[in-house]
Amino acid sequence: MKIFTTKQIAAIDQFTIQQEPIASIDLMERAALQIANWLIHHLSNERKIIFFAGPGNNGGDALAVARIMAEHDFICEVFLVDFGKPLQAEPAENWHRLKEQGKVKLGRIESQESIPAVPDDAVVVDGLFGSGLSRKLDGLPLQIAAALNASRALVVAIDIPSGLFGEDNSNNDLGAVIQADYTLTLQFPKLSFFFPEHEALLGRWEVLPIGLHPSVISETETPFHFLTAEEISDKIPVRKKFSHKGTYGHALLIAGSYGKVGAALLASKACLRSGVGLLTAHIPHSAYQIIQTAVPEAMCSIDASDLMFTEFSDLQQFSAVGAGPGLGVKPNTRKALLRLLEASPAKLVLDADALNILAMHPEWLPLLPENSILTPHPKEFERLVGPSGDSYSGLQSQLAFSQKYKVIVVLKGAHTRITSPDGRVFFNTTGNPGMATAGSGDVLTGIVLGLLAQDFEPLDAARVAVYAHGLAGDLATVQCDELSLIASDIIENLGEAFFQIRK
Ligand SMILES: NC(=O)C1=CN([C@@H]2O[C@H](COP(=O)(O)OP(=O)(O)OC[C@H]3O[C@@H](n4cnc5c(N)ncnc54)[C@H](O)[C@@H]3O)[C@@H](O)[C@H]2O)[C@H](O)CC1
Ligand SMILES: [K+]
Repeated sequence: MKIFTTKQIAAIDQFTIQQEPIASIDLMERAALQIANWLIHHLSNERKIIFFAGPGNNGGDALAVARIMAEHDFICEVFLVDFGKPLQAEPAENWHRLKEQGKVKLGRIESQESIPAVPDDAVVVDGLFGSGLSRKLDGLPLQIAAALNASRALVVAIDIPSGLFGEDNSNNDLGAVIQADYTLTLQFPKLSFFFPEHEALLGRWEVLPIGLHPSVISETETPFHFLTAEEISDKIPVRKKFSHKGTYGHALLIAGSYGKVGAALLASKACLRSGVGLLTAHIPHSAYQIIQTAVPEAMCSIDASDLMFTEFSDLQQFSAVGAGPGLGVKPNTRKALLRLLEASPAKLVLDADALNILAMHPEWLPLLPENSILTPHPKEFERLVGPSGDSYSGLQSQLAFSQKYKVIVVLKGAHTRITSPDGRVFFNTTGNPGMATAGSGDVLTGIVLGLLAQDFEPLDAARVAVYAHGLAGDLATVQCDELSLIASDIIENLGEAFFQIRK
C-alpha cells in the first residue's frame, strides 16, 4: 500500500472534493464521523472529553467530533486556541455549528494563564495541528503541548500528534510534540509513523478510511509503501502437480563456525520451510554431525576447516547463495568471502558476519552482484554506512546505499524497511517485540534464501520473506507470550504464515 506525503494527501483531498464531488465541509464531517465512531466504541461516556482545537482543518475536525460526541451524550468541553485571527472556512462553520447545538462548553486559550488544568481521568482530543504544521511548535501551542504532556489524561490525536511532521523530523524538537496514547490517522499512515523514535509520540495508531478518491490514489506515484498480504500473495507460486524438487531450486547456505553452529541450523530449517527444492549447507567440519542430525533434509558441504568457512566449491549447481549467519570474521573467512563475491553468484543474500566483514572491507562493496540482498540489523547497518542520526536521515542513507551499490537492503527493526535500487521503500507491518531474540535474523536469511532459490525476483523474495517472517512471529505469540518467543517458534509457524498470506 502506498504511503503519501502530507502534501500529496492534501492534493488527493482536493481532487476528491472536485471529482466525487463532495463539499469540503462534508468531507470534514465524514472524517469527524469516523473519529467519533472510534471514540464511541473505545471510551465510556463517563469520562469527560476535552478537545483542543487549532486554527486549521485539524481544529475543524476536532470541533465537528465534539458536536457528534455531544449528540451521543458524552460530556465534552472544547478549547479553541486563539491566534488572534478569526477562524476561516470549514473550521469557522464547525465552530458555528457547535455554538448552535449548545451542548458543549466552549472556551478559548489566549495565553498560558488560560490553559485549562486537565484532570487525570479525562480524555484529551488533540486537534491543534495536523498535516498543515509549518514549523516546530513554539509560543502558546508549545505551552499547551507541555501542559498536556505533564497530565495523565488519555490523549487521542486526530490525524497526527500535534508538533510531529508527516515526513522529515530531523530538525524537529520531539520533546515539544504532544505525546498521544492513540493516533487516529485519516486514510493513510504518514511516513514518520514507521520510525522508532516516534513510537512514544504516536502511541497506538490506526488508519480510519474517509473515502478519498480511488482513481487519484492509484494514479499518485510515491516511492514509499507498506507491506500487506494482498499485495504479495500472488508472488507465492502454486506448486504444480507434475513438479519435482528440481523445479524449486537448489540453495547454498554458507553459515556457522565453531560455537555458532545454531545459526546454520536455524537458517537451514527456515530455508527448507520456505519451499526450496534442495538445500546444501556449507559448514565447518565440526558441525557435520550436528547439522545432519538436526536437519536431515539438508545436504552438507564440508569445509576443509574444522572451525570456520574458508573455501567453497563450484557454484554452478546452485540457484541462490546465502552467506553470513554465524560465520565469524576471522581472516581466512574474510578471504573466502572475497572469493565468493568475486565468483559473483547470480542471486545472493548476505547477513550478519558477512556484513560485518564488508564493513571491515568497504572496498569490496562494488563487487556485490546487482540485486544482492543485504539484511543488516541497525548496528550492522551503521557499521556499513556510518551513524546517521534520526530515522529519516537513516532512510536517506539506506536509499543512497541501495542505489549506489544496486542492492536491496533489508534493515531489520520494528517496521523492517526494504530499499530497492530503483528508489522504492517498503515498510513491514507484521512482527512483534518478541522477535527481538537470538537467531531471529538467521531465520529471516533462511527464508530469503529459500525464496530466491525458487526464482523469486529478489525484491519479491525480500518482501515476502520479511512479511512472512513477521507474521510467523505474530502467530507464535497466539499461544506463547512475546517474552518467551524463540527463533525456532518462528520456523514452527512459517507454514501457517504462508498459508495465511496465500489466502
Ligand atoms: N486527509 C484528508 O484528506 C483530510 C484531512 N483533514 C484534516 O485537515 C488537517 C490538515 O489541515 P490544514 O488546515 O491543512 O492544517 P492544520 O490544521 O494542521 O493547521 C494549519 C494551520 O495552522 C497554522 N500553523 C501551522 N503550523 C503552525 C505552528 N507551528 N504554529 C502556529 N500555527 C501554525 C497554519 O498557518 C494554518 O493556519 C489534517 O491533518 C486533518 O486533520 C480534513 O478535515 C478532512 C480531509
Ligand atoms: K493533531
